[in-house]
Amino acid sequence: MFTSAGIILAGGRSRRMGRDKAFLSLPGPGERTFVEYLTHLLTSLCHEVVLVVRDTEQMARYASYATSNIRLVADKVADTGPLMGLYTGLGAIATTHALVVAVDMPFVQPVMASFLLSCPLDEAPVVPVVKAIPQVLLAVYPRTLVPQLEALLQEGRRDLRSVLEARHVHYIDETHLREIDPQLRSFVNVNTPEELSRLRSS
Ligand SMILES: Nc1nc2c(ncn2[C@@H]2O[C@H](COP(=O)(O)OP(=O)(O)OP(=O)(O)O)[C@@H](O)[C@H]2O)c(=O)[nH]1
Repeated sequence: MFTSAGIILAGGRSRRMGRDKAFLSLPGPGERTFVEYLTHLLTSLCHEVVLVVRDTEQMARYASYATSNIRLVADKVADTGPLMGLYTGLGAIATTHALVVAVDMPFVQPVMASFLLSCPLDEAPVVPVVKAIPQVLLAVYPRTLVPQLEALLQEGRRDLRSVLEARHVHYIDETHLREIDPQLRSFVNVNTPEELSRLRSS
């Protein structure tokens, strides 16, 4: 199980939310912030965890999360989007693959993370598909993607979906995902104060 790394992408500006989404929390037993929940989850399943922020200023705010098995790294170039976060994260790991999670996904289920990490590891990303949309922010990527990511970044691309364009990908279909997480809560992400209030009252 501990053959892969975990990468948490936390370098966004949270403009729609108005404050850093990593430090939001939802009611529940032992209420934890999103970043606390995800670091805890990934350290229980992964060989190492890399938390990718955008710059040294943000890094200072996350300093307390760095431990012996959680490393904080800053994007090679700040404000260049999630693609730069993936590039930086994959460049920092010692393992061949990483489960990548966005910091604004507070319901990633341990069974879903374990399932994705147990998929056969080769040169192809493992990408769940929900409502016909590839879930690139909760997926497994091989470290061998780094040169392709570099080329995409040089073209000015910022979006993770661009990775899927010229690459063999193992897509996991929704029926299969529902067997693991029937309501697909793992793929919920939170972007706005309205979405957060809805989740808080549900
Ligand atoms: N490391 C890194 N992560 C990023 C970057 N941009 C976005 N992310 C992360 O990627 C995930 C998805 O980001 P978005 O929701 O599209 O953007 P956001 O900046 O978080 O939010 P908005 O400003 O409201 O669009 C989140 O976990 C972000 O923290 C970046 O430049 N670097």
